[in-house]
Amino acid sequence: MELDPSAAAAAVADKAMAVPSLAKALDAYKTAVGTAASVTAYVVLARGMARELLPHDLRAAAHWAASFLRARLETPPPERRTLVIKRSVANPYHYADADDADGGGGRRGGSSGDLYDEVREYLATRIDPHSMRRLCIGGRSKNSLSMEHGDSMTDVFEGVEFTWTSVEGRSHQENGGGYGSSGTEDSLELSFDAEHTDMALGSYVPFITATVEEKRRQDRALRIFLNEGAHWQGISHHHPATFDTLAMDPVLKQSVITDLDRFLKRRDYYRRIGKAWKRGYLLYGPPGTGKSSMVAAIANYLRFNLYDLDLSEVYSNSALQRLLNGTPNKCILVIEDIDCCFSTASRKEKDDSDYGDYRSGQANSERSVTLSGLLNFIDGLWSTSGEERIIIFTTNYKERLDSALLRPGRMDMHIYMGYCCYEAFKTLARNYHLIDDHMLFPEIQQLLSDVEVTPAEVSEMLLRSEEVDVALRVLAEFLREKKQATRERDSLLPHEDEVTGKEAEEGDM
Ligand SMILES: Nc1ncnc2c1ncn2[C@@H]1O[C@H](COP(=O)(O)OP(=O)(O)OP(=O)(O)O)[C@@H](O)[C@H]1O
Repeated sequence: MELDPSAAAAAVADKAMAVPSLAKALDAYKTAVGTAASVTAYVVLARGMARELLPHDLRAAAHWAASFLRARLETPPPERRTLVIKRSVANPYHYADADDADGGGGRRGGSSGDLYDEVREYLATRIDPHSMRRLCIGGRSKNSLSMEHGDSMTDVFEGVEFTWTSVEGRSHQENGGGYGSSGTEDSLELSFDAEHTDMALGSYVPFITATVEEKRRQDRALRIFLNEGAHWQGISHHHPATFDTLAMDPVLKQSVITDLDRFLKRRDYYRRIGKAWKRGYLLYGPPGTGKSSMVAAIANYLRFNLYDLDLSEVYSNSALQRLLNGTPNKCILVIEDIDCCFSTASRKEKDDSDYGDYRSGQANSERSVTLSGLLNFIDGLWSTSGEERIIIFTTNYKERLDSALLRPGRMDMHIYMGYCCYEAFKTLARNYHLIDDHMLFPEIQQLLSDVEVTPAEVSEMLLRSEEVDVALRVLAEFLREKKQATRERDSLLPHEDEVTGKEAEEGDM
């Protein structure tokens, strides 16, 4: 092996340089250790001298001055406030029932239950199970989570931290410790920086109650109340109609939804302009076009109970007044077939008659409930004594309605529920057969533009078979026959020119 002389020389030179740099580092280390030792020695010496030389009072003053300076320089922890929300001892195991909240017949709206229950319910939706050491499960709703006594959790509202602590109260026995009800004064404590006191009381706590009220409303089973004499009788309301299942012109449907949304948000607006917070809808159109389905869809959308007023059961204005006073806030008052309500004839008789001398505003001589009485109650007493109410009138014959009812401003929105258009048919096809397209759709679209058929009729055809091909064929055949029948009927009618000619002849005579 041959050695490279230049490489060997470089290695020797490197070694020679490395030795002095190691020595230098050792020197620097020694110096540093020496300095540190000297500083420590000086500090010890100085403290010893100070203790020896300075009098005790002077040392105490120096110590106080140092602490004062430190306290001044450090920012103090913010002042805290605590709000204690106690469980009501009178009914310690009461959890507000969903049906309590303005659901009962005749009770005014508003939330029930105490604040403790509402906060617990709210916190159950905010609790992060992963961040809690221990958790409770159960209570009003089987799956609801809550804190163990002694535990805390933090909720952030508008960027501010609010800390909740569950505190176990002392045991409490009523009726002298006998068999009376017992409970504990458990509480939930809300702590926050004192500067946020106004926000806690003015915004955060009201936000919690509003959130819980809204959730209870959404969870609540709806009820429909029917009048018996001057009282309401409620039963469960399970009508499946929603705006999704409602077959109608999509633009009109959206405008109804938008109107409802706007109405719900306008509490302050109605207060400012001094108008009652109520909204009136008139639904009109031929039978089977979905007026009742629309009422149910509105109730399901708003989660408002329905009060279906049958005026044929109301025999006096005072009974009417009692019934209207018995409706709570957040409800829908429905009067179906309003055109029939103030007629002496029954609906059947009226439909069969030529309607000659019918006066919809005319009071039945045997009954004292009048249209004007009803409108006065709704406009006056009913609207000023409650909030967030909807009134819906339905009719198959808008043209027969009293002008007092059609006057601008009386009913806020007139909604025409018409014959089945193609868009409405597509909604029904989706509802019943989960389809958005089919080879028969173009023909059905054409037929629907030629004939007048109600959504109820189309629904019936679509339900004839569970097989989509069969159902659509049945519908197409039904529409073809209807078109043919319409054509034949039209051909039997006298032509417009013939009518005009005949009138002219009669005029000449
Ligand atoms: N627009 C629609 N959307 C969805 N289904 C409808 C519609 N119209 C009618 N139907 C179906 O037909 C049935 C009867 O309709 P609904 O009672 O809502 O009509 P209506 O206009 O109130 O009739 P009436 O004037 O005779 O009371 C409903 O249960 C529903 O199955």
